[in-house]
Amino acid sequence: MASQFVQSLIDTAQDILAGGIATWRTEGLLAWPTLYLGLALWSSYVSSLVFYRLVLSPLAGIPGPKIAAITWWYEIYYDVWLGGQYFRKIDAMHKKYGPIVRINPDEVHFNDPDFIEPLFPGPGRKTDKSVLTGRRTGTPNSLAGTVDHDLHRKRRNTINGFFSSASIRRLEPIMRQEMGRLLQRMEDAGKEEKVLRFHFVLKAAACDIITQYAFGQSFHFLDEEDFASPYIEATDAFHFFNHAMCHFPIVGTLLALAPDWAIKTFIPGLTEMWNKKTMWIDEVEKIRSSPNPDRIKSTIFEGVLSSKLPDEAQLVVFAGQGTTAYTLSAAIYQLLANPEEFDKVKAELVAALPDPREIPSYSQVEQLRYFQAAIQETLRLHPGVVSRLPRVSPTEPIVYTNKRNGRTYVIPPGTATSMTTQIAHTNEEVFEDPLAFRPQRWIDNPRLDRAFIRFARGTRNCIGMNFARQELSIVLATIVRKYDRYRGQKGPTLELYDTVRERDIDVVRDMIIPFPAAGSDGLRLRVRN
Ligand code: HEM
Repeated sequence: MASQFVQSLIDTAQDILAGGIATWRTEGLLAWPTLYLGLALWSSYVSSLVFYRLVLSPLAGIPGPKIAAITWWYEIYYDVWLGGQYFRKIDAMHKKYGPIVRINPDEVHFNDPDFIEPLFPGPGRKTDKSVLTGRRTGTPNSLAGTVDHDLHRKRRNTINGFFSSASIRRLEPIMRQEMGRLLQRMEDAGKEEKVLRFHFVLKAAACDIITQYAFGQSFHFLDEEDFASPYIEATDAFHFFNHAMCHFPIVGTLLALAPDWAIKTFIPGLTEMWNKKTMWIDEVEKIRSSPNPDRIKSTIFEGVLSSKLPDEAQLVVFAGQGTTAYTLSAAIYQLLANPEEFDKVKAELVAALPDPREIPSYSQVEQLRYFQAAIQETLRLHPGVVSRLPRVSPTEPIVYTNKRNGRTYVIPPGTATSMTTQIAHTNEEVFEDPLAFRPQRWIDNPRLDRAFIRFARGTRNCIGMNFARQELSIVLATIVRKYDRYRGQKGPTLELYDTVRERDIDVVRDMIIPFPAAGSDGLRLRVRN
């Protein structure tokens, strides 16, 4: 019976083949048999791939939705089509499947504070970056995009000194100058009790600070009437390409190769950013070819190769502007929305800085306990980088034991493993009432730090960490020292204007840096003198 069935299958296949060959002979290759053959080959390829990914792959036993294990299109749907929504889906996966989940065919994501160290190791173990990071940021030739561990170490060493504590001392006079300008602009707005879109104000300040520090020349955005909002909107628009560049490399290649006129004609939203990009690369080339060795020593690009310059320059400007400005917006919002917290921070600043117009040095505010706890709590809830942080162990397997059920998983070398700050920082097992803004939790329990990855960890952590801490502290202290929260009284005050946390402050979209809801105006403040 069975052999008859097999024989009839073979006969049918032979008939189809004979019919196909006859058709090809009479009608040529552009005929129905070619289409059928193509479909047959394609479906056997797809079914073998599905079988491999679900059954044979070394990641097959890792919990997670089958659809995510089968195809990248699941992630693409959430990140490219819905616009930066996969981080929420990953959070939901952890709630359903536990601390280890397979989030796409080739990547495993963790939500376990005890597994941070093994995932982000120090120099004792090699750590490659996933190729996707460089593609996603649009800067594959930058430090952050460098895949290979050894190459990364070499490149990082060339600019390490520039971000060292000693070098960061150069930041203070820059901060003083820029804060003077910021206070002046706020005072001007206060004369007419204007509402400022503070998102732009803080980004303008952050851009001026980082460009002065890195290029030796500020953009002077704080001097512009509209706080250079067209440029800032253009950099925001660039972030909308992040996920598409990651999944469809052709998008990044086209953006990188397109002549300026094409960008300006077809994607006018990017024009302002492209103008500045050309300008800063020209400037840095001028500095590098300067006969005065001190000029180059005062810029970040002393050790950077010309060919890598555009990417490195873009990375530093982007990393230095979007991250700190976002965290600062969130800090000001949280303090104004939580009057008791504002009053505690203010009292501490008043005691430490007698003159309300004083622009503090870092050493004056570095040790203020409650003030620093408020910054820490803001970095927890609003960390500045929301995109997941993939790492690849090139030679050693990653071994993970799930404490809940005792199961051990061996992830082979070469696999991307990742964590996401936003998810780690709102883990209910570590942070009680995780969405509440409570600086006191850091004072009550400094051990919470073990679950904190706001600047990542290990060899690939944030090189601008000291810079960011200093900038966050000085800007926030300067503003809160001078301005009080508005309660109907006279004197310099700030009042939230139509700002809703869920819409305007919380991360709603992951564009590497956090983005609020579409159409949001971000933090808006009414300023009074
Ligand atoms: C609130 C402020 C900031 C936060 C939360 C933050 C966070 C991070 C994180 C999580 C990474 C690792 C990214 C990855 O794994 O792909 C990173 C890398 C990096 N950050 Fe920051 N950052 C901040 C401010 C800054 C500033 C102000 C600068 C420059 C002045 C900077 C420069 C960089 C650079 C160059 C890298 C790449 C380092 C490498 O790959 O070796 N960051 N940052």
